[in-house]
Amino acid sequence: MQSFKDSILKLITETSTNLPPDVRQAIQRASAQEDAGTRSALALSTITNNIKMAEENVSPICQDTGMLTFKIKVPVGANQIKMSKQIREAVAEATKLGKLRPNSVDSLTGENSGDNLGEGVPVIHYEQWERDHIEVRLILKGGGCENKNIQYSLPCELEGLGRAGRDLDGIRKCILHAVYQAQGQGCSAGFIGVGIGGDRTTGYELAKKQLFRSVTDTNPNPDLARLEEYIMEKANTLSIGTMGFGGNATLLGCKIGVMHRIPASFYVSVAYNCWAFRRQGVTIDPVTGTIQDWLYTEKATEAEQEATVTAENTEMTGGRQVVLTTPITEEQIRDLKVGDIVVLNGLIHTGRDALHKHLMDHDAPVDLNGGVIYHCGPVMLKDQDGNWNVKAAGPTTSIREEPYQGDIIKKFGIRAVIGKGGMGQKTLAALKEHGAVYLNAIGGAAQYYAECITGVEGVDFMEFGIPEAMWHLQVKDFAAIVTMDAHGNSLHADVEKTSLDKLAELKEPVFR
Ligand SMILES: O=C(O)C[C@H](O)C(=O)O
Ligand code: SF4
Repeated sequence: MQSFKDSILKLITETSTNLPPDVRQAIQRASAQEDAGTRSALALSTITNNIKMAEENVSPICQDTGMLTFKIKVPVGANQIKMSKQIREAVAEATKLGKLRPNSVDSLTGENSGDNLGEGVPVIHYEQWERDHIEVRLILKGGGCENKNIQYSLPCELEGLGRAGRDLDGIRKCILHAVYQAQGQGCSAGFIGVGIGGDRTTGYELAKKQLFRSVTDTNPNPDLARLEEYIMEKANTLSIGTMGFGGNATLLGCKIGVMHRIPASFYVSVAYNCWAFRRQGVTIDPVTGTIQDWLYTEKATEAEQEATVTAENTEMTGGRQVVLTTPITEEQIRDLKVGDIVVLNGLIHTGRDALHKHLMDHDAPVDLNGGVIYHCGPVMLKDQDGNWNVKAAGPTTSIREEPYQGDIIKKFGIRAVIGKGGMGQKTLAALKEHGAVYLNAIGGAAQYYAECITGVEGVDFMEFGIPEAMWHLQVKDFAAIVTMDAHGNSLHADVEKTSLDKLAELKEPVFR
C-alpha cells in the first residue's frame, strides 16, 4: 500500500479540477437547450469556459472545494486505520498545493484548521465487499448547494403545490418543491439526489449516495425511473435557469433511491448539488496502492459533441455593457438597470460572513467609500517570494449577508456588492436609498474570475482564515450582471415569482 497516499492525492486533484464526462455532457446538453443570447446562455458559456480552464490550470473548478466525502469499498482484511491515516495526509498535502481551499473550521471558535483536517472531517465511509480490489469514490460538495438540501416529513403542505401525501405523488411534489426552493442560490443548473424513507439521518445519507450514480444511468426500479424522468422534464419548465437568471435549464440530473422506514415516519430527503458536481472514483490495487482504473469515464456520443459546438458559439447579445472603474460614483450607479453587464476595473475587497459581522460594530481597515465588496472566499497560495497568488475566486452565496448588507452599504458608502444568488428586501431597499447595485457573478466560475484578478494589494483579518479574510484585489475586466438595481428592481424576486406560478401548474396529481 506504499502508493495509496499518492493515489488519493491524484483522486483529490482530479476531483477538484476536472469534471467527469457524464457531468460535462449534462452541462453541454443544457447549453444546447438554452436560447442563444440570454443571460443563462452567457452563464453557461462562462461555466463551460471555466471547466476547461480548471482542467488546463489543474486548479479548482470552484473555490469552495467543499466537504470531502470518501466512499470506500474494501476487500476483507484491508487495514482501514492505515488507509484513513494516508487519506488524511493526502488531504493536507492537496491543501498545501492549492488543490483544496482550507475549508475546515472549528464550529464553536470559527478557527480554520488550515489543512482541511478536523473533528470528523474528512468524512470517510467504509464498506466491505467480496471483491479483491479497493474502490474509492470522492465527492467535493460545496456549501452553497449543501445549504439548499431539504428534508420533508410527509404529509405536508407545500407552497404552490398544496398537500403532499404519503404516496408517490406526494414524493413527486416534494422533489419539485426542492428544486423550486433552491432557486439560483445553489448554483443552478443543479443535480439532485433523493432518498425516500429511512430516518432523518439515513434519509439524507441515501440522498447523498444517489449523487455517486452516473448521470446517465437508469433506475432499476421502474416507478422511480418514471419519476426521475418526470422530474427531469417538469423541473426544467420552472424557468429558474442557470444561476437563477431565468431560462430552460434548471435541473441537470435527478437520481432517486428508496429504503424502508418505520410506520410513523415518512421522509423525503433531497441533496442538491451545484453544476460544479465534483465527484470521481478509482479502483486501487490493495497490495501496491496504485490506481488501476478511473470510474465515471463514459464518453460523449457524437450528437453530444455537436451540442458542445453550439454551446461554445453562444454569445451574449442582449443587455448593455457598462465599464466602471472603482471608486464608483452614485450617478454611475443610478444609471444602471437590471440586465446590464458591468465590466469592473480597479480595487475591490472580499468580504463574507465573519467580515460583515465584524464591520457592523467596527471601522473598516480601508476606505470603502465608492467601493465594491465581493462576496468571495478565494483559494490563495503564497509563492517563494512571499507574495500571495489567487488560485480560484468565484462568488459565494450572498443571502447569508442579508441581515448586515443594508447597514454596511449605508455605513461605509459602498456602491456595489458582487455575489451570487441575489439578496432580499432589506438589501434591495438599501440599494435604492443609498445608491448601490447588486452584481451577480457566475457561481463556481472560480478560474474565470481568478484570471480577472491582476494583483493582490493586501489582506486584513487573516485571523478569520483564508476564505473569510478581507482581500484587497486589483481586477481588470471583471464581468457581472446587474440583478438588483438602485430603482427597486430585482431579477431574483421576478424569477422567484414566475417559478412559483409554474410550480403551481404542476399541482394536479400525476402518480396515483
Ligand atoms: O464558500 C464558498 O466559496 C461558496 C459556497 O459554496 C457557496 O455556494 O456559497
Ligand atoms: S459556489 Fe456554487 S459551484 Fe461553488 S460550491 Fe458553492 S454552490 Fe457549488
